[in-house]
Amino acid sequence: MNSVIEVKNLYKKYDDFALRNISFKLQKGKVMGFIGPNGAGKTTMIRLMMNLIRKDGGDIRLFGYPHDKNQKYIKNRVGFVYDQNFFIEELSVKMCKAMIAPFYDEWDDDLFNYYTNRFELPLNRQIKNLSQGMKTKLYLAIALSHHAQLIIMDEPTSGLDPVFREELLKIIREIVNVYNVAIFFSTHITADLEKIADEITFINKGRLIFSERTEVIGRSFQKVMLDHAPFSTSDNLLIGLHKSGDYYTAITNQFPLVEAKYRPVSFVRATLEDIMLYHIEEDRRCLL
Ligand SMILES: Nc1ncnc2c1ncn2[C@@H]1O[C@H](COP(=O)(O)OP(=O)(O)OP(=O)(O)O)[C@@H](O)[C@H]1O
Repeated sequence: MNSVIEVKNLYKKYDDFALRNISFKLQKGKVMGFIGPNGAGKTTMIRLMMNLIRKDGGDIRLFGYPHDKNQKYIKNRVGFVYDQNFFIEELSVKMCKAMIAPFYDEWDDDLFNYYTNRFELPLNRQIKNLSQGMKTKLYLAIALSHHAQLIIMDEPTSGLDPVFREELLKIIREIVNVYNVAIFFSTHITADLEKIADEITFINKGRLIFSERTEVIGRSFQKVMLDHAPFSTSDNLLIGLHKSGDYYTAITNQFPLVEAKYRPVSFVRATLEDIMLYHIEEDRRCLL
């Protein structure tokens, strides 16, 4: 099956930061959560995909085409939901629509009316008077009205209250089910992703930690607690090992080996947040 997004060995260098060797794929009808702490390189990755900045190496393909060629084809099929405002603040929602619609070959006014109604977006309200949540809904209504097949969202839930976050996640799942679109969703709120993401791509300090199906990640990682300091950690079985109260805790994706070597070991299923935090801890420890 053709990938909607295919990123291979991507490289981008800034003075003090580099995205290195980033590779992942996203298929139609799937939601990918793109996670990493502040400064990991998430926005840089999204800007590269959207062709807003230039890569220094590697390959990005959208719908099978190099992302910086076939621009009209790609722009028609990609919807972008950003956490900052792209619109002229003085315009009303209706005026915004009138400006944007002609840029898309398959603009559908009936769908726009349906979604603005469904999302309770007041057509005559100026953009500057919309809440952050309403702006996010407007971006989504626009993406859906031009029949985007890929929706890229940069931190869409940051700055939203929990009730609206929940509603947005429901809308995302519905869009995927009804239109079979692919959604690429960057966030550092991992709890959101456990509910809706089919796949997770995790980066830290510009490096890919993993890109994997959520259910596989859920099955692979355990959080372990030892009541004694491990005699050696050179086997790399324990990720992010540190002392917490009376215990040493870490995560592992090789639990049978850890149990055989370090017993007695207690364990619980690692959440996505654990997996992210312990990998960050491991990176920090390796730098010491
Ligand atoms: N135009 C630029 N010039 C130089 N460095 C940059 C530029 N844009 C981003 N960076 C650096 O790249 C790194 C990654 O930034 P980026 O915004 O991609 O991270 P992020 O994962 O999106 O973080 P956050 O969650 O805080 O938004 C940071 O160290 C940032 O300072």
